[in-house]
Amino acid sequence: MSRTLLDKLWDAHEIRVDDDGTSLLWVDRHLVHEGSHHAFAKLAERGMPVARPELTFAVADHYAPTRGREAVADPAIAKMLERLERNTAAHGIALFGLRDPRQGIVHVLGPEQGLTLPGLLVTCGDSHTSTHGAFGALAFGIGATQVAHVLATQTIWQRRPKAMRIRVEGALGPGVTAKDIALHWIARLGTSGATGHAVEYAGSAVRALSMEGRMTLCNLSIEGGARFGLIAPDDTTLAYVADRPFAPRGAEFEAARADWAGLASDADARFDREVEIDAAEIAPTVTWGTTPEQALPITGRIPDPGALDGGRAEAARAALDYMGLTPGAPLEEIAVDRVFLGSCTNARIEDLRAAAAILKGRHARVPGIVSPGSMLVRAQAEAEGLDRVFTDAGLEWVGAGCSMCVGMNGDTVAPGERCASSTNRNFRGRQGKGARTHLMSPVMVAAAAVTGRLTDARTLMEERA
Ligand SMILES: CC(C)[C@H](C(=O)O)[C@@H](O)C(=O)O
Ligand code: SF4
Repeated sequence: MSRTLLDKLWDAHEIRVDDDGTSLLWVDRHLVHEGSHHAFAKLAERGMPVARPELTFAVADHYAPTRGREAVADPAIAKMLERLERNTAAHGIALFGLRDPRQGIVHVLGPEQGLTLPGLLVTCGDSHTSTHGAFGALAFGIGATQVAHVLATQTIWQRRPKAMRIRVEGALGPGVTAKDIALHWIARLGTSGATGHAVEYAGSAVRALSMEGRMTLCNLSIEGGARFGLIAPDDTTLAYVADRPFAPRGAEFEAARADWAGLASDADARFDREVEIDAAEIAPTVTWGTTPEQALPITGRIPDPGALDGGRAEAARAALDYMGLTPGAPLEEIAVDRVFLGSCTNARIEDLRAAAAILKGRHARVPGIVSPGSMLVRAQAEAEGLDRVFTDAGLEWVGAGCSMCVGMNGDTVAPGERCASSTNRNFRGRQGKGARTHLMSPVMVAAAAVTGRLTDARTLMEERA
């Protein structure tokens, strides 16, 4: 029988199926961050060891200070970091800690280190674990109780999701990126548009994306309701994976490559749902509201809630009130107070290069910080001189971590301030109490920095050409 990529990955990891249809799955890689302390405490309560510490990898990211790392000033943050150190040391788990030159956001670091590989099952107590599906891995976020279960057993109970395919065909226009594909489909289908499904991304526009772009796309799957994003591995994937520190080498790599070749949906595989998108129709997209589905092409205007249907009208009214925006105003006229370039969505080397290309030789009208996704991305960017482009423009170049994406490390947007952000969530208060977030791609963040308002990056690109 023909199978989808999801079926193949699921079947390869299924140990048994319960009477209620839930599957027990083997976990190849378990990634943990500071939030894992609840799970470690559960283990301690019952005096249980970690079943497979060598398959567990820990990262300091959510609370990682982006400045002053030598001596962490905030005692609450220091405590979170120390807990992670203590728990991982007690169980013999490898830790990419604050002072490790490889430290970074878990969803940037995993792939970068070659911990994430095609065909593996990857879990992490974090909703954006869908990112790793870009490699053709079965990757999903789990809750605190499930983290304890994986630590104790290296397995996870999970219900098989339905299979959905989003095909993006054709070529993306200049200045249009993977982030725009994601915001576009979420705006079209809604934040629960893919609930209960694993989304496999396919089509020529997806094949043409770099691994960085594919990770951005899979990262945002969860914002459209899907806990799983998937892309079949191909030559782009192999080229990225080869020679990564934890990736197989030599004969083992060749054997793996042969296995990975089968990781694609069969030509006649049936999906529960199929969506087609024409790449040429996607514009640089920005959010205007407080959920990722409240997004529009930058050339648009703030919608009139009166013109929307019932539930959406009310949500739009509330969002515009919080965001301090008026219906009918052109998006390009919205002034921002600051910019943030960072997060597991868009802080990889390619993202920084794209933003730097806009900022080179220009000045930012508003303050902002650039936080690379990992310290290795940071080092690479510095080797390429990108840090100078950012600092010459007037932006602050800081260390790696979740930073202003969620503000847990103290990097926040002030109440009422408006931020152009390369992150994935624009919820109320996400970047700080009363903070107003507009989600967009790195090039669009750079363009907003240059003009001090939401800006179509394509106009700045044309000026250059
Ligand atoms: C804090 C963490 C568990 C959370 C998540 O699950 O995604 C965070 O990373 C986020 O992006 O909101
Ligand atoms: S960068 Fe943001 S979205 Fe990503 S894991 Fe950290 S807090 Fe979550």
